[in-house]
Amino acid sequence: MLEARSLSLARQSRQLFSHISFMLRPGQALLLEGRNGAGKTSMLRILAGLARPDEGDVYWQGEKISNSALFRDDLLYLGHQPAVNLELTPFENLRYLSALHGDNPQSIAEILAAVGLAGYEDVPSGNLSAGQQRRVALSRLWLSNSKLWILDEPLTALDVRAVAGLEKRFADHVANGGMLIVTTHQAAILPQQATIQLRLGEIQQEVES
Ligand SMILES: Nc1ncnc2c1ncn2[C@@H]1O[C@H](COP(=O)(O)OP(=O)(O)OP(=O)(O)O)[C@@H](O)[C@H]1O
Repeated sequence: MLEARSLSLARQSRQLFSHISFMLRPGQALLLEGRNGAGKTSMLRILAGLARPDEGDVYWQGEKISNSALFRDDLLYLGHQPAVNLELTPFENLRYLSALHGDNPQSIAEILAAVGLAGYEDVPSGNLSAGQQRRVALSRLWLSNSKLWILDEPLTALDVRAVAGLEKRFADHVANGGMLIVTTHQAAILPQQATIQLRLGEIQQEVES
């Protein structure tokens, strides 16, 4: 279980969020919503242990994530920019990631086909379109057995077909007891019954100095 306890963060004299608490259990998804600049990426980075809040803490299986070796193994974080080595082909990118993630029942060719990159396996990733590069990055979701996925705007640049593939992947992950935290403006792709919503930025005040 992931638990956020009383998270607060100010940036550039603005209180982005104050005393946000929630629990995310196995088989649940969290949809993080809010307008541009509301603090969604900042919140995701805190939940992933990449940044510290001004107040509060995040716990994984009852332990602070900063102290939890388990958390690093259980987490898959995909940030705003697709983390793809542009000098490597999709096949080479996946071979590298596959070595990091360990055993996988699916072959690299199968995963590339699943994300719609059949026929592009050997093209340098720098020569792929933005949506194709995003597909390479998202193929980690097929490689990984991580329990918790934290994804920042994963649908950027994806076409309808790729979005449908991701929707199915999300549903399978959650149905298998995985957890998912995602920012997206397309809420409909999350499994509705299993999704809780958190909206940031409704009230933002100037921080008193
Ligand atoms: N490292 C930083 N230093 C200073 N200000 C920052 C930093 N990171 C974010 N901010 C500010 O915090 C606010 C929230 O940024 P954040 O990226 O979390 O918003 P967001 O909700 O993800 O926005 P978007 O929908 O546009 O991606 C913005 O005003 C941004 O300028």
